[in-house]
Amino acid sequence: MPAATLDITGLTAGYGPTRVIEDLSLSVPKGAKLAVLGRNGVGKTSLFATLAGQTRRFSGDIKLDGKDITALPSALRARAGLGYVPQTRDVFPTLTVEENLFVGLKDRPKAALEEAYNLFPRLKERRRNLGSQLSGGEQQMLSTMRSILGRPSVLLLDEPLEGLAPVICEELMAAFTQLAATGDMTILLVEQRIQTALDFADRAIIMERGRIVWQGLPADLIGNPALIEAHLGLGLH
Ligand SMILES: Nc1ncnc2c1ncn2[C@@H]1O[C@H](COP(=O)(O)OP(=O)(O)OP(=O)(O)O)[C@@H](O)[C@H]1O
Repeated sequence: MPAATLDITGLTAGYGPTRVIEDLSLSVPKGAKLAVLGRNGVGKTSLFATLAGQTRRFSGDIKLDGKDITALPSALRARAGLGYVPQTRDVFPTLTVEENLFVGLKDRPKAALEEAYNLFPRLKERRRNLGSQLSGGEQQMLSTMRSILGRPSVLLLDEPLEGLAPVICEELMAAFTQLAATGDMTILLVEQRIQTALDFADRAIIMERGRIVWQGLPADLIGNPALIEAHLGLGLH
């Protein structure tokens, strides 16, 4: 599946009676790399979970390449091209690496696993290890790869670097950059390390209390420390 545009219009969503995404609209062009920034608790994860169909939606719609996916349950959104790699790292602990990847393969031939191994050779070395025996970084690679095997046209990466050693972070970011360079995916990245996110991205949004309060180019943000201080509360890091 080639990269798709993502269009969100007037999205309001939350949990039970609580609304945490408020009338949010956003257009992400085909093949873009979007950094989703914001302080803790502003709704970044909830936005991704809403796109993936895992929260309560009150109003608004979501389109992939113009096709309305709002009414689809999670599994069908994935089939329509939405790949979601949650912050929790979705790894089956009692399955081996290869068995975990089989789940992501769905009806694709087994040979497609080589794609996974090319991007993350470390996973090939560990293919007979159980999910529970992997390091945090390896679990992140596996979780990401499972999603990518489904060939999503839009990929949502929620804090993939959280808690990982710098050398593993670099390895992961290099893999994401390589993926983006294929032009086959539109990528949305939530990342607390602003500089890392902006080095990767070609556009950025800042969220506050469930809304987008700024959007623009990474260079505009890097060149504006007052803006970073006002919305993110920290300098570049
Ligand atoms: N499952 C849930 N049930 C109820 N409220 C939730 C749930 N998950 C998140 N929230 C609330 O929704 C709001 C947004 O949280 P969310 O995790 O989306 O923010 P975030 O920007 O991703 O934060 P962080 O950077 O800390 O991951 C918070 O007030 C949070 O307490």
